[in-house]
Amino acid sequence: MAVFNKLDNVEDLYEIGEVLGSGHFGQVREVRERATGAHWAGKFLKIRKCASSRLGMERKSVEREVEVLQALQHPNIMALKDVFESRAEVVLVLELISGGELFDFIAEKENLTESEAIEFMKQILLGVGFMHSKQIGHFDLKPENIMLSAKMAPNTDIKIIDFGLAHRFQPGEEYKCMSGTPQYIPPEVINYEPLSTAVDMWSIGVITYILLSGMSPFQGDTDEETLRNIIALNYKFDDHHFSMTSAMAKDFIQKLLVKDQNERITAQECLQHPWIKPL
Ligand SMILES: Cc1ccc2c(c1)c1c3c(c(C)cc1n2CCCN)C(=O)NC3=O
Repeated sequence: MAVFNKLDNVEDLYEIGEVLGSGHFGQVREVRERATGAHWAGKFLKIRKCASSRLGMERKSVEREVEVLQALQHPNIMALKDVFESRAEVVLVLELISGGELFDFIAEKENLTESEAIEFMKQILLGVGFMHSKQIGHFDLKPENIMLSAKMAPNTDIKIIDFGLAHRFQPGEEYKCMSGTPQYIPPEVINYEPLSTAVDMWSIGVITYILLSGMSPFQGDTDEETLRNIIALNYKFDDHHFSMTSAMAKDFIQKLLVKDQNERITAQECLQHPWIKPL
C-alpha cells in the first residue's frame, strides 16, 4: 500500500480557496501555499472507510491515479506537485490551470478554424502520445478534461487533466472496463472487450469532429441511442457543418473512428498525418 505524506491538517501548509469543480471523487479547490504564496489546485478525495461503503473513493484507485501522475511529467499533462493524507481524505496538489476547459472555449466560439483545431490537436496528441509511450491510457478524454493553460493567450497550452479512470498496462495484461462518457467511448468499451490505448484515439476522433463542427458525431437523444450509433458507426459529415472542412481533416477523423481498435491510427501516426503535418 502506498504511503502518502501524513498531514493532520492540510490547512497548516495551504490556504484553501474557492471550489473549482466537483465530481464523484470529491472537490477540486484553488489552494495557496503558505510558505511561497504560490497557487495550486487541490483535488480533495474522500477515501472509503470500509469496503462495503459506497461513499468516497477506494484507496486503491487513488493510489493508481497517483502512480500514473508520478509517471507523467509532460508540458501537456497536468503536473502533480504533492500528495497528502489526513484521516479519511487524500489531497492531490496539482498544477493550477487557469485558462478554462476546451469545452467552454468551443462553446464560446461555436467551432474553431482548422488552423486553431490543428494547434489544439497537435498538443493533445503530444500529451497522449507521451502517455501511450508509458503504456498509460487515459480512458476519459473529452473536452471537459482538456484545459487551457491561460485564457485566450495566442499560444495557450493544452493541459490534459483528470486521470481518475487512467490505466497503466502491464506487459501481456488483458484489461476491460465499462466506464467513460457515452459520447466519447469506442465500440470495444461498449462490447466489454479487452482494451488498449486505442480507446483514447477514438475519443480524439470524436473531439476533433466536435472542434471542427460544434456537433457530437454519435450523440442521440438518450445514452442508449448514442451507444447504438457508436456500435453502428452511425455518423456523417453533414454539409451544413462540414461544407468548408478540408478533405484532409475528414480523412484524419475517419482514420480514428474505426471500429477495429487494431486498425485505428496511433498518436504518433496522427502527428505524421498530412492534416497535422503538411508535406
Ligand atoms: C480554474 C479551474 C477551474 C476548474 C477546474 C480547474 C481549474 C481544475 C484543475 C484540475 C482539475 C483536475 C480539475 C479542475 N477543474 C474542474 C473542471 C475540470 N473539468 C487540475 O489538475 N488543475 C486545475 O487547475
